[in-house]
Amino acid sequence: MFRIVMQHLQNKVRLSFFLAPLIMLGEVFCDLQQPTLMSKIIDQGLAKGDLSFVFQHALLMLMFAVLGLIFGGSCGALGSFASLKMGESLRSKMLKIALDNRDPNGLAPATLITRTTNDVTQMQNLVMMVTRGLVRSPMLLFGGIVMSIIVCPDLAPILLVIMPILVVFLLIVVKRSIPKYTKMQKSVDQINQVMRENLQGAKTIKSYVLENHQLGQFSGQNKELQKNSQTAAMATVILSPIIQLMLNFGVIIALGYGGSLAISNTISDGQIIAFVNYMIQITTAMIQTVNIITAFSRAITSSKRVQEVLDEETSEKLTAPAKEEPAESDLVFENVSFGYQSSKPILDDINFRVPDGQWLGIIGATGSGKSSLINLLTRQFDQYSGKIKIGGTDIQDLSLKDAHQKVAVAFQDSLLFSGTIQSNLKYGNDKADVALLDEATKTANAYNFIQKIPKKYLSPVEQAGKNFSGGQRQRLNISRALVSQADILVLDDATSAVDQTTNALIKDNLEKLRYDKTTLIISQRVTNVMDCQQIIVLDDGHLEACGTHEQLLKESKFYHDLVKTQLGGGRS
Ligand SMILES: Nc1ncnc2c1ncn2[C@@H]1O[C@H](COP(=O)(O)OP(=O)(O)OP(=O)(O)O)[C@@H](O)[C@H]1O
Repeated sequence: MFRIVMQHLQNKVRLSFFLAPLIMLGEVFCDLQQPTLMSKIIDQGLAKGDLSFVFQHALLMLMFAVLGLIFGGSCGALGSFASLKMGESLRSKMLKIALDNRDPNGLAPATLITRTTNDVTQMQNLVMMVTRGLVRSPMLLFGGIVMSIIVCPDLAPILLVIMPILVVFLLIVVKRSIPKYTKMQKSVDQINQVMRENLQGAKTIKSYVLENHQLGQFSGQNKELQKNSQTAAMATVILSPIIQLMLNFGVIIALGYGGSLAISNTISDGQIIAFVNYMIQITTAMIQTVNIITAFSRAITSSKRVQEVLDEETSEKLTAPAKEEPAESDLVFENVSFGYQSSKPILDDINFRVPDGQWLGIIGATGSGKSSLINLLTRQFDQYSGKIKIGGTDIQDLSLKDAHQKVAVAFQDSLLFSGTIQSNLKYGNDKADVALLDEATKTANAYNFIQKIPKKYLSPVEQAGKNFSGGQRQRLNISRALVSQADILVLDDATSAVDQTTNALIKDNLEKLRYDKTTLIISQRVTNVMDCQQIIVLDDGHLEACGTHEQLLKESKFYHDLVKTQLGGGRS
């Protein structure tokens, strides 16, 4: 945990983190002066009727109070600065890892959200508490004990009995509380997961009139969270009252025993009052220590969960020697095999070559592995065997940036982001000018509907593009892929939601624009792939056949049947 915190406290922030506790020493020093000054006022001022002594020492008390306030305020400001900056840096790092993470068995989005929000907040709370309390509480505790022994050694044995009992008690409670906080954080994950699914699937839930069912399920998860939170809180809630009770016993004994010593003139009234005051300071410091220990328990749990996200960074092939982006765009799959789970192969020994500038059609039954093929080409996942080469270079030897710049993909369900049409279109090429936007949107048959919207390219796009129809979203996606001007274009079922006529128009436009550029078309429609120079047929992860439309009609039963079903006796 300490390592994660330190890695995310840089320069000025790290200075603030270490400076704050030092400043806090000043506040502790000021606080510890108060009971001694009070004792002096009683024993040497009031008892002897020396008003000027009383006045001078009251002024000293005031001065230490003001100084304590200044030290405390400065420490608080530096602590919250360090805590906020640490949180910001850690969240950015985790988001980057989550975006880069292409491990198929990686953490689910719901738990990533809880870890970047809730768990980082726990660690921030700890940083805040450490800067203020980690020095203050032990120092006040230690200082209080030392001062009370100095001021009134006769009553010191009371503390020597109480303190060891309390420390053992504290350790037992903290040890028991850590697994309970882990369980609580897991419940928060589950709530996030259910919430996310419900929000994403709101339309489906409504259409099946399942609102009450979903609410019931959500309420069940909430009850689980409530139960786990209560168990975790109960594990530590016992600490404060026990500490209060033990130290109140101490005060009673101090007053009773101290009173009898005062009668026999062994100790003075001022000494008893100072001792009792130090005991109150010790109580406060103990309770603060308990709060810090509770925050520690929670932060230890959270830091382990944060570390699991940070560990995912190692799954990225960072050490690969980056080669120059190849000029050529011929594409080769050599003995490629892949499975999302190692036990279940999805692609099995795939081999094909697309010469530079040619078009490849990919066709196959649903679930046959077409999109998985593209996931590998776009380096969503690197854990495959065999080689994928572009222009003779293994794509794993390219930097991720170069690999992504070389290949643009329009998926069936690519997301639009909230912003404007223009900001979405320029997502992969922020230097694109209006002429390029026009060319791309005309090719994807999106130009006309964009021009009909009052603000045209500057029209707003709501979250996930929900203010556009499915077909419009797909046309904007294709436009976005074209605007990026990547050498290789992949359309993965990218026109599945547009009507036949529009689909044919887009196909014609693309053929004109990219007739000599490497283009991969995945589609369930034979008409979309039949003119490609080469078509591959996937069957349950195997490359069943490869060739031109005419060759496949003879060689692939699947293709032959598909053509028959979709085109009847048409083009053969
Ligand atoms: N992220 C994933 N994790 C685990 N399994 C996955 C994942 N994505 C796809 N699969 C599985 O891989 C197999 C191939 O899926 P893929 O999406 O590549 O098929 P597809 O041919 O593109 O299908 P469709 O035409 O329906 O889009 C399916 O069995 C699917 O369940």
